[in-house]
Amino acid sequence: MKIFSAPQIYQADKSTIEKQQISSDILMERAATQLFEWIHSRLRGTQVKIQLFCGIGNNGGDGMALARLLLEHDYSIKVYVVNYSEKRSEDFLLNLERLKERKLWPDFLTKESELPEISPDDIVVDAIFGIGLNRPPDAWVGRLIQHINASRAFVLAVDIPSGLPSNGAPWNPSHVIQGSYVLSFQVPKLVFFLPGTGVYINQWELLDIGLDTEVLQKTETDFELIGRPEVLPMYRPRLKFSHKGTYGHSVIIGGSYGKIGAVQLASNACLTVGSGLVTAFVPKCGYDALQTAVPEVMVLTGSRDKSISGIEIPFEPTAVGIGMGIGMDDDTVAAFSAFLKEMKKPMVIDADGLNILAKYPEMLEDVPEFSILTPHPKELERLVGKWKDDFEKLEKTKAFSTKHNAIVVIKGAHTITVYKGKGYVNTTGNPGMATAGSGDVLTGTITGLMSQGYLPLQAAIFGVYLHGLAGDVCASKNGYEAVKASGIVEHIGSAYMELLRQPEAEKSDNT
Ligand SMILES: NC(=O)C1=CN([C@@H]2O[C@H](COP(=O)(O)OP(=O)(O)OC[C@H]3O[C@@H](n4cnc5c(N)ncnc54)[C@H](O)[C@@H]3O)[C@@H](O)[C@H]2O)[C@@H](O)CC1
Ligand SMILES: [K+]
Repeated sequence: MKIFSAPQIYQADKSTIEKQQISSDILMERAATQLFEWIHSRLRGTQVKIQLFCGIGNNGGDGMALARLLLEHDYSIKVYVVNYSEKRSEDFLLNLERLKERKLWPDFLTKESELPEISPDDIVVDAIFGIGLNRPPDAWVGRLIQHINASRAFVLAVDIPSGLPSNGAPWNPSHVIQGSYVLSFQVPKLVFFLPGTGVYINQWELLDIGLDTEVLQKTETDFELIGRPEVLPMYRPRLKFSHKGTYGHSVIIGGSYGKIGAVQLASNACLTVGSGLVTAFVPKCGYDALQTAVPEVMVLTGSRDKSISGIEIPFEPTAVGIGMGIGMDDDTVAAFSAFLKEMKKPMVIDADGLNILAKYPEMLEDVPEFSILTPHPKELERLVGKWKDDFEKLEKTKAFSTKHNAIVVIKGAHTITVYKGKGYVNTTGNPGMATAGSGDVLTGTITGLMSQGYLPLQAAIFGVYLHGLAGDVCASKNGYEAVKASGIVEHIGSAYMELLRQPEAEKSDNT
């Protein structure tokens, strides 16, 4: 699903109005009707007090129109206009009039007004600012937002939580509606998925306001949300007349004394995701452990006991994953550098492999094109430099990806795979996966997909999704705390099955 920027949303609104030959208030009425139906289907007339805080733009207009629909269905409502500017939008004014025609006069809140009483049992509708917010809210509006947050009432935010800009970090973190349930129109907003801004949101849901489908399809966006519908077409089915050679021979290179487990996790994941053959290359100290832990994996060792000082693979690997637990000894760095020069195929580089690249940036020249780098935030910072917020981080990563023609997987709650100017935002995964070794599993997963013929960008996007789904299945059985990296590997098979499962509705249609 595409993630539109605010200007793209305004453009889609405009084109829809032209193509469907409707007036803009019809679009607002659709938005309000969707909001109303969402609320009405849950409350079914329950007399809970609903307090609506409406700004003076179109977000406020949505709130006004919603208030009218709630009033017509006899809900107990209280409407406030948060009068932060005299520049009221036409559709706001229209809906204010419609409300007055029904004998409801909202309270106008200004700098001088007392803060209204809000009980924890009330429902608050936040329609103060939408995607039009482009400067810090006035201090008194900020205080009102803080007051709403402190009320502990259930807050429904219209389109986007007020105080949160759609294209950057908030100016004042306490002047943002927090923990709300966001009902967003038509398309998700990027801020919902970034660590610095996603924290303001409890849950979000999309409401379809009938924007023109052709415009939605044709608009090229910088970000895409990756869910099951996006991932399913990438799946490469296993062929009946195939053999292990069909699915490639992966090589996982890494490990040092005390960190052999990283290679074990990566090679096990690589095998489990479907690589035909897997060979691990480790220092000698890892030999017995690996042969015992994963009998299906073949093991090659270097000449040293505790670290890698030279990498020799006596065959042409189909795919390579390198870096987990490898350390940064001078000899290891030299071996890594020589291997980069030798390899011409894209590979997956993780952990200390990334730290070596950050320390010796000249080595980036030798990284094969289309290689996949899988940094966590600290590793990314070492590669691209510090950033002031998530948006700058993404810009820097895009520039890095373009310069080196590499795919960068920024790991996090919503892992984002960046290739050149585009970011793919993952939707699977859970906080249980913030645990030792889960990155090693991801590296093995992506390597194993590449060995089966997935192109690098697809392998990264599909692998991140599948890895997150395996973590979700694991958490559903064990709870978040007990998710371990080895548990994620164990659930890769269930994740495939979950991905390929025919939805119930389709099944019953066909029978
Ligand atoms: N046709 C459309 O564009 C539709 C828009 N809809 C709603 O319209 C919203 C966008 O509406 P608007 O563009 O009117 O903008 P908002 O309602 O988000 O903001 C109101 C206006 O206040 C001004 N402003 C921005 N920051 C301010 C600040 N800190 N202090 C004071 N004034 C400030 C801006 O000029 C902005 O246009 C969406 O989020 C959505 O809720 C929906 O009705 C669906 C259709
Ligand atoms: K809002």
